[in-house]
Amino acid sequence: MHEAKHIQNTLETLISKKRMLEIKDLKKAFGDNHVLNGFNLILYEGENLVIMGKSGSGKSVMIKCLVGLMEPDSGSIKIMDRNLLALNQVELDELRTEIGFLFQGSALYDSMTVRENLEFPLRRHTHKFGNITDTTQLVEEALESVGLVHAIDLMPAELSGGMKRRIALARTLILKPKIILYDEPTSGLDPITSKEIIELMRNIQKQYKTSSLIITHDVDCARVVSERMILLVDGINYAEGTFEELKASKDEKVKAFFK
Ligand SMILES: Nc1ncnc2c1ncn2[C@@H]1O[C@H](COP(=O)(O)OP(=O)(O)OP(=O)(O)O)[C@@H](O)[C@H]1O
Repeated sequence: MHEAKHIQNTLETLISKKRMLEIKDLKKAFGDNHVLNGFNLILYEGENLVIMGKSGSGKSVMIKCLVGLMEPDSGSIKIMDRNLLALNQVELDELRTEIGFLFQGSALYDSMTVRENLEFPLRRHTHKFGNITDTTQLVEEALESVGLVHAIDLMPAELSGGMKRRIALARTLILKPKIILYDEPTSGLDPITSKEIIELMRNIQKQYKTSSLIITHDVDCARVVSERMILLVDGINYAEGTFEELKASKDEKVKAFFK
């Protein structure tokens, strides 16, 4: 057992909260490459949980298992008390509307305006929203939360990198997800734009009462957005705790993240 693991005082405040997502003993290997060796994670309601791991540590593999794009060798994944690996395609599609994704590649459709990009998920998920004839209010509300109502009629080519990421986030928010998965939300952005995105993530957590899993290399992002962090090392949840708790660790593998 590593010293930073199972930090008591953090857990005590979280233990009574609802579990939005739970990964137990997840294993995945590619031939001899044992990427996940029994990874565990609990995301509690309302929290921002940051996962840090160095390049190649298996963060993307974990996310792919989580969204049903990859099948783990063993282990279980529960999302809002539903066993992900036992769901059929229809059930999986329904569950996906409860989960928002902001991935590095979550590109906008270049041939559509911002408004059309935001309308797109509403039309795809009619089982959640029905056939909405007037989407304007929902589109404006989502754009408002990312501070970009004025961009409603622009084309993606007219947006900066930071604006595109905000619009991609608005497109996720329009479905009112309970859980948001962020994969490297600040990658490729300059420091000022990164800061704006980080602030926005905090605001969204408050406004939409979402629970978020955030994968990042960005120590600043982790410090500002996380209630709790998990360090993924050697395929396991090597260390868990608040940013300050982990930063104070004497464990060499933990210290390496904060250099
Ligand atoms: N489909 C696949 N087939 C074979 N090996 C794979 C496959 N997907 C991932 N891997 C291997 O799994 C390991 C973990 O990869 P993964 O992409 O999850 O890392 P990561 O932590 O997301 O890295 P980064 O921060 O660089 O994105 C790597 O060794 C990678 O080569």
